[in-house]
Amino acid sequence: MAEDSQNWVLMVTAQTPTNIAVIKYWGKRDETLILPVNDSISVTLDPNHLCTTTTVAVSPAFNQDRMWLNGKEISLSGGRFQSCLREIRARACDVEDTKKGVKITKEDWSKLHVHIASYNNFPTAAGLASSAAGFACLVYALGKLMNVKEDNSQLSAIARQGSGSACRSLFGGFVKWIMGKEENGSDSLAVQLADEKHWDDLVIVIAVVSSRQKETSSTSGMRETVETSLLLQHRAKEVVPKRILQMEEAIRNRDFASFSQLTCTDSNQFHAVCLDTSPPIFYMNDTSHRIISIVEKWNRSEEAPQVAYTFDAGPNAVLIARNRKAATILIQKLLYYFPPNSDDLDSYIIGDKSIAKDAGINGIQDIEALPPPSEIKDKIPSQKYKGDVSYFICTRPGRGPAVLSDESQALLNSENGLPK
Ligand SMILES: Nc1ncnc2c1ncn2[C@@H]1O[C@H](COP(=O)(O)OP(=O)(O)OP(=O)(O)O)[C@@H](O)[C@H]1O
Ligand SMILES: C[C@@](O)(CCOP(=O)(O)OP(=O)(O)O)CC(=O)O
Repeated sequence: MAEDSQNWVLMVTAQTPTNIAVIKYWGKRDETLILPVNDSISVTLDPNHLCTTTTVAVSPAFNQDRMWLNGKEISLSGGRFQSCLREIRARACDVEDTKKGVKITKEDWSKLHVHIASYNNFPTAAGLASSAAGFACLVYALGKLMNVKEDNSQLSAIARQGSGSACRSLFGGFVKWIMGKEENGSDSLAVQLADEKHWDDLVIVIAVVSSRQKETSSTSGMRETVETSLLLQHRAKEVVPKRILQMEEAIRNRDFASFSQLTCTDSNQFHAVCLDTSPPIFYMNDTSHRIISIVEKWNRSEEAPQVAYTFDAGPNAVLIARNRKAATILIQKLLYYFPPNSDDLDSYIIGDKSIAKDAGINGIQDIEALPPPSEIKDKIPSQKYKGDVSYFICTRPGRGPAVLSDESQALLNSENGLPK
């Protein structure tokens, strides 16, 4: 370590995407190491719209590890944070910054403390996988700071110990979390199936149905399912292994019909498994069910499916459209049924707003003028559900983690390592 001064601060800032599972992870065989009962597959979401930014800093002036999440200091004493910090420190290597005259040896890292500041550009703990982007970013940023030589798959096995789904956020595009067989979890890690350019027709629309914190966390929900659901055992042993192979093939061949069928069926089975838990867990609500029914009716009225739906541990719908044209029709249908509560369209459709523009939606009057979806024409007049969706996020499959080299994006002050 540089002997002459205690004043230096070394920092790294990284940005990491969130991901949505199309074959779900639900159930652990080891709670501490976070080892799942089945493989899962996800699509990484574009970090331009949903991401975590994390700055990590080290300085001899720091006297304890500290973390700030969305501007508020949080405790790092929890087992999951401690596992990630321990595992990443164990892999730290020599670091030299000649400009600052700083040399940190491998051994120094066990004595040095870190400061971490993280910001999610979307609601935390609301079923939008903040823990996935968050733990992936923490591990990735610390790995860069500590000059860890492990590849992203090996880093994913550390992020997994923060939150299972986090391991899949170490890659862009389409990602598989291999459950592994080893008791120590060393082979339970994520691999990239295809990058985001492989299938760039897909457009993703998230209907944020409620951004309130949920009643049953994923962690406790899946524990109760493992303890009580026989359906989960059938799912993990008989259903998912075959589905994983089919999903890999669908992704490889960009076969939307198969991708969509597998995605919807797997989401529905995950929620069936929640219902099979004792006491039953309800993550979807009436609005979620309405969205499923809108998509199912539309898909059935077309020759081929246009949109896939999937729901995590909450009521928000993640809708994957086969292409931009399908996405513009989808947004028209959604806005027809779920018009905004206020005139503020700008905050009702966020992310890639160009999809709404392509759908001819430039103002509230355009929503009011939308005709009823053709598949319900001549049937009972359809009801509208104003205000039941909080907002929509339009996005697409996106890239994996990246280091942000522009210091203005750092969340910690480079002089004292405290939040800006
Ligand atoms: N940026 C972050 N950095 C580190 N940890 C984070 C970050 N964001 C969230 N977390 C951790 O994840 C927890 C929230 O996870 P939780 O599973 O409850 O919600 P979620 O991930 O938003 O929803 P879900 O996993 O059901 O999609 C937070 O309490 C915090 O411990
Ligand atoms: C429904 C899911 O989103 C469950 C995610 O669970 P978490 O990864 O949040 O759970 P822990 O490992 O206990 O932190 C499905 C999925 O992402 O595969």
